[in-house]
Amino acid sequence: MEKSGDGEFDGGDELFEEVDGDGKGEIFANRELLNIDHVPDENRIVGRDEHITELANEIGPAVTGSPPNSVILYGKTGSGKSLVANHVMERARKEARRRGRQLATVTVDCAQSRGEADTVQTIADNINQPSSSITVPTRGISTNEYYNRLWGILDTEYDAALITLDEVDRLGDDDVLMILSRAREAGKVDVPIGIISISNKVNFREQMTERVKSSLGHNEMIFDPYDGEQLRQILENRKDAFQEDVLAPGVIPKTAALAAQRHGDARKAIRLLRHAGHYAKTNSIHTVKEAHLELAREQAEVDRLKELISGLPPHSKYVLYALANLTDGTKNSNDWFRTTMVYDVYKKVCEAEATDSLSTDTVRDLLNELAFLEITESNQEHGGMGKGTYKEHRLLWDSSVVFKMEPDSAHVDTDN
Ligand SMILES: Nc1ncnc2c1ncn2[C@@H]1O[C@H](COP(=O)(O)OP(=O)(O)OP(=O)(O)O)[C@@H](O)[C@H]1O
Repeated sequence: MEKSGDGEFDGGDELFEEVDGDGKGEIFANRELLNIDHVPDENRIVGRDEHITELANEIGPAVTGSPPNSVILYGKTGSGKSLVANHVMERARKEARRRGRQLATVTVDCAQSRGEADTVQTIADNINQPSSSITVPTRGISTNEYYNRLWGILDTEYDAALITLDEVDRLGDDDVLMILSRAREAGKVDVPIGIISISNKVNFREQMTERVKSSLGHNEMIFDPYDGEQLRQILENRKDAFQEDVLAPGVIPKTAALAAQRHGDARKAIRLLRHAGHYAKTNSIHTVKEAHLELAREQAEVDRLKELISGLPPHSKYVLYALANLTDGTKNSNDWFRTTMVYDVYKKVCEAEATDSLSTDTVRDLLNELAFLEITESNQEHGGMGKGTYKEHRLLWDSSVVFKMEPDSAHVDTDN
C-alpha cells in the first residue's frame, strides 16, 4: 500500500488502514456473520428445532392474550439458549400481532443488572410506548414505583407479556421472579406474564424459594452442548463470511471437531474460525488452512492475556512466569502450588530477568490480583492438625500462552 510521509495511505489516514469498512477484504466477504453478537436468521439456526417447538408450545397461549407457561432453559454457554428464546419470542410477537393482539417481549441480561430496581426499569423502559404517557426515568423513583409504572404500561398497551431473564442466577435473590410471576394473581396487573429464565447452572432451581418454584411451574428444558456435526453445520452456514476459495476444504470440519472435543460451544467455534481468518489476514496469507487454527487460537489467547495484564505492575508477570514454570515442570497441568513454592520460583525468575525480587507479602498481593482477573485461581487449604491454613494457586491459562507473551520470557529450573 502506498504511503505518504504524513501518515496517509491512498489518500486515507494510516491509523485506520486495517479497517475494512463494510467487513470486506481479501479474506473476509462479510465479517459480520462471525461476530459474537450476530443473530443468525431463522433458517440458519441449527439443530434446535425441538427446543424451538417445545418453547413455542409452552409460551404459545400468549399470542391470544391467554396465560403462557413460564420455562427455565438450562445449558452450558454457547448452546443456543438465548438464541432460541429470542427467536421464539420474536415469532410469538409477530403472530400475536397477526391475530390482533399486542404481545410485549423483552430480554434482560441479569449479569448487567444493578439490582431489582434496575431490572424492572429495563423491562418497563424496553416495552414502553409513546402512547402510554408513562415515563420510566433511569433513576429517582422507588423500586415500588418502577413496578407500578411497569403494570401501567402493560395494562394500557398490551394483551400479554413474555419476559426473558438471561443469566437469571445473577439476580442475587428471588424478588423479581417472585413479583413478576405472581403479579396477575396478586391483582397488580391484568395482563398475563410468561417468564423465560435462562441459566448455566443446572442446580439453579434448587436456589429458589418454594413459593417462586411453584409460581414458575416445572417446565424445564436442557440444552446439551453441540456435537461435531451440529457445529459443522453452524459454521458452514456462516462460510459466506469469507471470500470464495479462501477457506481450505478441511478448515470447517477441523474447527467443528476441535470445538466439539473441547466444549461444544457454538460461540467459541465461531470465534475460532474468525481468529483463523484474522491470522491469515494479518500474516498476508491468502488461504486459511487447518494448520492456522491452532496458531490463530494461541495468538488470540496471547493477545488477550497481554491485554489483561497490561495494567498490572511488571512483577505480576514474573509471578505469572513462576506459576507457568511450575505448571510446566509437573506432569499434571492442573496442579496447585503453595505460595512459598511460587515465591521460590519467582525469585529465580527475577534473577533471570536481572531484577530484585519483592517481599513475600507483595507477591501474595500480586497473586490476589491475578486471581481477581481470573488468570490464576487461589484456594485456601488446611494443613491438618496444628498446621494452620495456607493458600494454593494454579494457572488458568496454558503455560505455553504465558511464555509466548514475550520473546525471551524466563524459563527457569524449578527443581531446586
Ligand atoms: N443452533 C445454532 N445455530 C446457529 N448459530 C448458533 C446456534 N447456537 C448458537 N449459535 C451462535 O452462538 C451464539 C451464542 O449462542 P447463545 O447466546 O444462544 O448461547 P447461550 O446458550 O445463551 O450462551 P450464554 O449462556 O453464554 O449466553 C449465538 O448468538 C449464535 O451466533
